[in-house]
Amino acid sequence: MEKNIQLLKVRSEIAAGTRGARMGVDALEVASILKGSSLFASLPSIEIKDVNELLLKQNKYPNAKYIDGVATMLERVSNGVNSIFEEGNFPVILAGDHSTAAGTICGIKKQYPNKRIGAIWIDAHADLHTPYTTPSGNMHGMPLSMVTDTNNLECKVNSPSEETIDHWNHIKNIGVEGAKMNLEDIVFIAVRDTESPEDHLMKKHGIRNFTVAEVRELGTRAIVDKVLEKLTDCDLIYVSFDVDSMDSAISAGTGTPVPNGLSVEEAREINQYLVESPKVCAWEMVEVNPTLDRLNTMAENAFSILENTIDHLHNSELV
Ligand SMILES: NC(=[NH2+])NCCC[C@H](N)C(=O)O
Repeated sequence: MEKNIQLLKVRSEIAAGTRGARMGVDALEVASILKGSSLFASLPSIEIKDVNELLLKQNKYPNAKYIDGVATMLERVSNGVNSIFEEGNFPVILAGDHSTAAGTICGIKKQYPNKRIGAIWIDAHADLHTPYTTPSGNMHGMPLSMVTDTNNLECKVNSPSEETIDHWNHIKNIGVEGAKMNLEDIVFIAVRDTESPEDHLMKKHGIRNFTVAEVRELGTRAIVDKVLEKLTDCDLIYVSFDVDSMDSAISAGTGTPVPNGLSVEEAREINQYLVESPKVCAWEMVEVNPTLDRLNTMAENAFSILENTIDHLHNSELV
């Protein structure tokens, strides 16, 4: 049966440390137009209203910047994803900073409260910080803690304000109350820039990271088989593709680029093989930032991956 894909466009950038990720969706659309593709015209889409105007004001929460706005965005994204499921469609989310991926997971859990959800996080970063451990205060480094009800107090280095903690606790109850998934049901691909509080959680919960070296040694097909094998006990799988999983030499067009990443071809194949799994229930691409780029290179590469992923989603079976 064919999947009815619906796009969710999220132009939020309040949780990134650099400005410009709000334009990622537009940069992808520009890449599409220049390529002569009809992808954006052919798929129905919903736009989530952003709160980027908060950036014009002073941030009040040093350990969780603009956390009040992040909570608003997560509610909106959760409801948006949920409404796509309600219509019987498959959500493909195009977002700015990676924090809103927590909202996606909240929306999945709201729709499927009794299903066990796994997440495949293709990223240079583990995004497992909390207001208690973050080195930057940037909340795009925290989505996986938001959805797993993690504080990681064992590694506490910051003392967030009471108001920050109130917002943090509120965020953890969006969609449904408490954890949407287990830390054990996360699998990383290409993570290579972590801090020690994140390493601690990965070790404690046995979170597997398939490194770029392993991708090269075993090949993309074998890696995808191993990733899916790790999540055999999960009923549904969400794939989150941060473009900074790709090598920083490919383009400067993302907020936190890291060397020694995936090639465009490797990223394309990994996403293609992943979405062929019938358990995959949502796919997301984040962190394209054309203001840091030259000649829209990142968006052009990212668009080629988006196009290919959507082609293969159309061909895969529904659960
Ligand atoms: N989604 C991202 N680009 N995350 C980058 C996080 C970087 C760093 N670990 C931090 O917390 O500040």
